[in-house]
Amino acid sequence: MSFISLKNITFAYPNGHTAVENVSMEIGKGETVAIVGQNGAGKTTAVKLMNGLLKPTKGDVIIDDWNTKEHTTAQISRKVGYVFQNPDDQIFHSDVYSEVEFGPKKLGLSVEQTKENVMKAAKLAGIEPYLQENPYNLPYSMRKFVTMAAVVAMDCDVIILDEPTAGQDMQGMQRISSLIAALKSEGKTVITITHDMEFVVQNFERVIVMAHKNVVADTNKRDIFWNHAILEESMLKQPHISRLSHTLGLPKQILTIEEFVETML
Ligand SMILES: Nc1ncnc2c1ncn2[C@@H]1O[C@H](COP(=O)(O)OP(=O)(O)OP(=O)(O)O)[C@@H](O)[C@H]1O
Repeated sequence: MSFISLKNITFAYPNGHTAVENVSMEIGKGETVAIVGQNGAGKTTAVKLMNGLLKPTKGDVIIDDWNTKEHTTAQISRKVGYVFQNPDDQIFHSDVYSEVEFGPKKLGLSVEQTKENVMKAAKLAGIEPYLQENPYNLPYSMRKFVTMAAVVAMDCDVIILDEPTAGQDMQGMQRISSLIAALKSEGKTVITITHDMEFVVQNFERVIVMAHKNVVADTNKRDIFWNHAILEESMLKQPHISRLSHTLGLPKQILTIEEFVETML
């Protein structure tokens, strides 16, 4: 059963620009989904429709059994949390603890529960040492973890990460993977928008490809990354190891280094 349902959604920004047109998608509880596609394909617009930051011009967005048109963004954010692409669009407190505490406090959680959520989220995001810091004293890559912790602390059913790996080094990438694994193990739905195909292969099963304001493919990662027609249409590249396997003419649809090594042995 789906938890998030976009039914024939069209959305036009106030300047009249239509960003998504007749888009439908269903995402179930506990799924991990990557949304990929070229710049301007409509990915961020689609996820902002999921947490009520935007309301559809046409069609309906149903979250659990709520139509987003009938609820405020604050109400919907109890169910769907969105981590902005740019942390500086999200952060507005002068210390990290207050930033992470804001969401659960706003939800009306008790003082004890709020503290518990903040500490758990801070640990998962690896920002415990910085709780008293001004977020703007931290590098961009760490500010992204502050914003992830702020959303995780709200304990929503769905967490949307918009370009989480941008600006991250290897250690940051590993931390994001661990965070996703932890959320997954708690039964949360995790949705990401990303341009990083290696990150998709490592952390997600289902891939939704967007192009020309719509969904052009929605299936498992192997079927996406070995469908050259879809990749070409959406101007996406195969993961590096798949590209190498393709160039070498290997018979298997390889996605990982482990699979590559196994095939070559
Ligand atoms: N506030 C806005 N007002 C007008 N047009 C906008 C606004 N925000 C986005 N758009 C336009 O809507 C289209 C879809 O944008 P969106 O951000 O959803 O795409 P995206 O696939 O997430 O791209 P990216 O990968 O660059 O984030 C683009 O053409 C974009 O320029």
